Amino acid sequence: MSQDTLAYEEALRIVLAASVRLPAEDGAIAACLGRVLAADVTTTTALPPFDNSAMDGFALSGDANPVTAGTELDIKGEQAAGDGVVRAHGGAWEIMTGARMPDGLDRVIPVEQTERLASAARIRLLADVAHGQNVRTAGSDVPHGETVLAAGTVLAPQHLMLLAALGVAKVFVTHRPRVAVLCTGRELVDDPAQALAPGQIRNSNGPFLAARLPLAGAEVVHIETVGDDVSAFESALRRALDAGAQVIVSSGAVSMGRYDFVPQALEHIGAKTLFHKVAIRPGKPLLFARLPGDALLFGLPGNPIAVAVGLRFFIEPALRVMLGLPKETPRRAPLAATYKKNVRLRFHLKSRLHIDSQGRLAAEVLDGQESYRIRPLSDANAWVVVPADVDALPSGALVDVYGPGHLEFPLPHESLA
Ligand SMILES: Nc1nc2c(c(=O)[nH]1)N[C@H]1C(S)=C(S)[C@@H](COP(=O)(O)OP(=O)(O)OC[C@H]3O[C@@H](n4cnc5c(N)ncnc54)[C@H](O)[C@@H]3O)O[C@H]1N2
Ligand code: MOO
Repeated sequence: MSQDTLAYEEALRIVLAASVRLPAEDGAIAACLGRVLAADVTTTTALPPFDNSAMDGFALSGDANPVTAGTELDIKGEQAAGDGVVRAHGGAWEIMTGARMPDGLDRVIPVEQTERLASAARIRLLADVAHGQNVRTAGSDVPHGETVLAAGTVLAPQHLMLLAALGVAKVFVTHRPRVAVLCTGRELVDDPAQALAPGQIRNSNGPFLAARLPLAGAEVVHIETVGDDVSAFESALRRALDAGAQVIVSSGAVSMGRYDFVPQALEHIGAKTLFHKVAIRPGKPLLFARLPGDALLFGLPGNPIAVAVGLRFFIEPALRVMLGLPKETPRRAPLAATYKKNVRLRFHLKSRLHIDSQGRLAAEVLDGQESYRIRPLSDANAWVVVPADVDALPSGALVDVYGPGHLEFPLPHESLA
């Protein structure tokens, strides 16, 4: 490894040290899907809020436990979901699922375990019914005063269901990191309707980053494509900062070519480059800098898979710090086949986690690992990481597996074999 090429772990340490946890704000729960809780949520209400029936049937009470089959009772009233407080004095009350239990009654018999007697206002029980049977008691799901969600929870639909049920209108959530995306290269065409001139290609890194960053908890505040000159890039940087970007992600122009101007532009605006080149594949020419004013810049190499790896293994860990999330722990899975590499770099491999015919999980490293090959990324559902100092792994060896994004665990595909 050349002297100026950092080991991944050292580069990541620099990124994490430069990343600062963001403050928190109140958010309306309808707008909080995917946001990270900055404080525990403790309830001031209970769930269910009142004793209610789990069945359509008849509510009753009894000194005997159980009230036995064959007992006959007069029907004294009816209670539907939404009806308020009523007081019952014995007998049976026709009750609907979810209806508040009449005060004084303590059990429910389902309608199909009863028989209407000829008078129609009287029933006979066809089964025993014990104290508390088919009654959902107040607080049995969530007791009053309980902590229901812990700080650090990434709010998913099931959490919003719970918060809605509890009547929580707002939660305290960490700010979303504000990120700008700048794609460089005069070969790039943004408009899919525009025909390509010879030498041109379509911009695929921009749409990828714009789609992946929000899934990683960030807010994309600016996105722009620029040609191959320093001054256009510097102006784009200014527009990104004016839009409030705390993190700028650029793609392209960080390698050895004549038009690889990002390092030069950074020097010109007085940015501090914290590292340039990491012992990884793909994405080795990755650059990390702090701009005047403290925004962070990740200069990702332009090859599409170098962009995906830079986002997944450098930017997402930084976003986790900003969001107040702990360091990610990889999952471990057995390799589906032997793997060999002959370069002492840390490899990030487009992979598929799948379930074999015996139901066992296996990680398959896909063909086509070159950093220009987009198609295998589209087939992948996971990243397998092989450390720099490992040259060969037998089939079945446990490897580190990461989901497509830090908030997503790969869902294994069914067997390919
Ligand atoms: N002499 C050397 N050449 C290269 C080296 C090296 O060490 N010595 N490293 C190679 C590696 S590894 C990578 S990765 C690339 C990185 O190059 P740049 O960051 O300067 O990126 P570009 O040259 O601008 O682009 C590389 C490649 O990616 C395509 N590209 C760029 N932007 C987009 C986009 N938004 N959407 C789709 N494709 C994009 C671009 O057309 C190039 O094909 O350098 C190697 N060379
Ligand atoms: O680092 Mo580059 O992405 O290997 O081609």
